[in-house]
Amino acid sequence: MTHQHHQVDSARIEKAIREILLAIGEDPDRDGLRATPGRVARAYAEQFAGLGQTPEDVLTTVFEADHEEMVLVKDIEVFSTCEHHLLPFHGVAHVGYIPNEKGQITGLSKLARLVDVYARRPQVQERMTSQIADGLMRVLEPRGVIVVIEAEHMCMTIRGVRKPGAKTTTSAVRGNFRDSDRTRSEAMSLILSR
Ligand SMILES: Nc1nc2c(ncn2[C@@H]2O[C@H](COP(=O)(O)OP(=O)(O)OP(=O)(O)O)[C@@H](O)[C@H]2O)c(=O)[nH]1
Ligand SMILES: [Zn+2]
Repeated sequence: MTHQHHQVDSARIEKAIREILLAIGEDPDRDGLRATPGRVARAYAEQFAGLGQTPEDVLTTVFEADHEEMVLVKDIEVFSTCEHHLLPFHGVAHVGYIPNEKGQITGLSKLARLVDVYARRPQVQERMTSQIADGLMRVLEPRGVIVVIEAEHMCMTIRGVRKPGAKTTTSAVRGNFRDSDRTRSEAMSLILSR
C-alpha cells in the first residue's frame, strides 16, 4: 500500500522529456540519453507518489496508550520538489502532537510516512507544512499538532539568487499549540534543542 508508486502517465512523460532534450539542443538518441526519458518517468513516479496518497493511507496504526502528553519526532529527513522550478528542496521536518483524552496515538514511523505523503508532490514549503498539520489533526484527532520544517531550496542554490546555505523555516500549529503560548514554547524549545 504505502510502497506503491503513483500511477503516472509514463509514455507522456517520456515524450515530454525527449522534447525538452531536443529543446536544449541535445541529441536524445545519443547513447547516454537514450534511456533517460524512461528513467525520468520512473523517477517522477517516486518523486510524485504522494499525489496518489492520503493521510488515511499511512496513518493506519492508531492505538490507545495511557499517554496524554506531547509526542515529538524530530529531524525527519524530507525531500520535496519545488513547484515553481521543479527543483528539489530538502531538509528536516519536526512533527509533534498531544494525544486526545482517549490517549489515541499512532506509530512513530507513521508520522514520517505522513510527511512523505505531502513531500512527494510538486510543493511549496508553506503549504506542505500546513497539509501535514491538517492531515494529522483530521485522522488522529489529537488535542493539538505542531509541524516545523527547515529546508534548503535548490532553486535558490544552483540558479537564480544562488545563495547556498540559506534555510527556510516554516511552522504550522493547530489546537492547543495554537491556543497556548506555554505549550507552543515548550514544543519549540524541544525542537530547537540539538
Ligand atoms: N514561498 C515560497 N517560495 C518558494 C518556494 N520554493 C521556491 N520559491 C520561490 O518562488 C519564487 C518564484 O518567483 P518567480 O519570480 O516567479 O520566479 P523566478 O524568476 O525563477 O525567481 P528567482 O528564483 O528569484 O530567480 C522564487 O522567489 C523562489 O525562491 C517555497 O517553497 N515557498
Ligand atoms: Zn523553486
